[in-house]
Amino acid sequence: MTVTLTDETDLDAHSRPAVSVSKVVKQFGHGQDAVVALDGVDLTVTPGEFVCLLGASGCGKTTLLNLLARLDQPTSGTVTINTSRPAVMFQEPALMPWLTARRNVELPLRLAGMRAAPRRARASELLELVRLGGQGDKRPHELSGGMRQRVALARALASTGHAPDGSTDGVVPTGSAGGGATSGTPNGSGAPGRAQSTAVHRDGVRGRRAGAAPAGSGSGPARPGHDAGAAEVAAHRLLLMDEPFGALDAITRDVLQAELLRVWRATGTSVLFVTHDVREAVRLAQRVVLLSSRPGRVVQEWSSDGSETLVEEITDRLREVISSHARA
Ligand SMILES: Nc1ncnc2c1ncn2[C@@H]1O[C@H](COP(=O)(O)OP(=O)(O)OP(=O)(O)O)[C@@H](O)[C@H]1O
Repeated sequence: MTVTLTDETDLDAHSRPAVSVSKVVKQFGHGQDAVVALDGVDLTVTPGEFVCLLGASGCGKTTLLNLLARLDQPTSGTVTINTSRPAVMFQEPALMPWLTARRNVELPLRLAGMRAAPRRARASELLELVRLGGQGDKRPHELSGGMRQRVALARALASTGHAPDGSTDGVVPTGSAGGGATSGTPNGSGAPGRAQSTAVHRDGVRGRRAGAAPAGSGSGPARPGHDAGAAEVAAHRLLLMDEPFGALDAITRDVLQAELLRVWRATGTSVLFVTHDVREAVRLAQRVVLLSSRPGRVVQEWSSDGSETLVEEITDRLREVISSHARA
């Protein structure tokens, strides 16, 4: 298995996708016990784009996110990230219980080697951004579930500060950040490679391609309205979210969805958000990508206009995908 830096570092980061997944296959195990979780997935996320990945349970959403986060490697195909090291947010906030909210947010900055004064200033800024400015000295057990997820969001944003060109968002580069490509076999040495599959069928995006729209323009539920300076840095950032609001009650979830959109608009970070919930996907995303039931591959994608009609259309398609899998 090889991990190589992208050879496109001389190109303008804005002209390249934040994420590019090409013909990715992921197989767990071998022989009779083999599970093919992903089979020929192609996906791109443009800088600053908000994409929701939707699919039935077990279709490989988390597997794909893990590949993007470099927690695992593809069996074959290529995963290219042209951003700083992606930040990952899960259903559980996974905060350090002995640290205050502020210290939790500071942690990735400390690990990146940032000095104390700018680290504290950055943590304060991020806590303000998630509306927890007055709660920085509290420990996780003193916060509600929704507040803990906000701390996790601030911490995730703190850990996306590296830019691939070596510039920083107040963070001292450690040399480990990075844009790069992870390739599966044939170059790799991991699980035996299945033949690379090109069996990706897309019915096509309805309307304009959401990711192609300039920030702050177009229709849809939300568009980033960040300033040019913020956009310059944020174009290098990537946030991977795996059902981050799945464990919250409906009201808190609703509030946090709005908060996430506000933070996304303010920072212009590229977001890939995994959910089971069609309504959540349509509300949040510029583009909704539907994966087939296992093995996962992209079956259809929609440019989101945030409408109830679209929720119904995607729900119908999801039902079709699930029932055709059940019949197979
Ligand atoms: N480490 C592993 N070893 C073996 N099989 C695995 C492993 N990780 C995932 N799988 C299998 O790969 C398939 C895809 O799993 P994954 O967790 O990516 O699905 P998912 O779409 O995120 O599911 P859910 O929506 O229920 O969280 C499942 O059949 C799962 O059992």
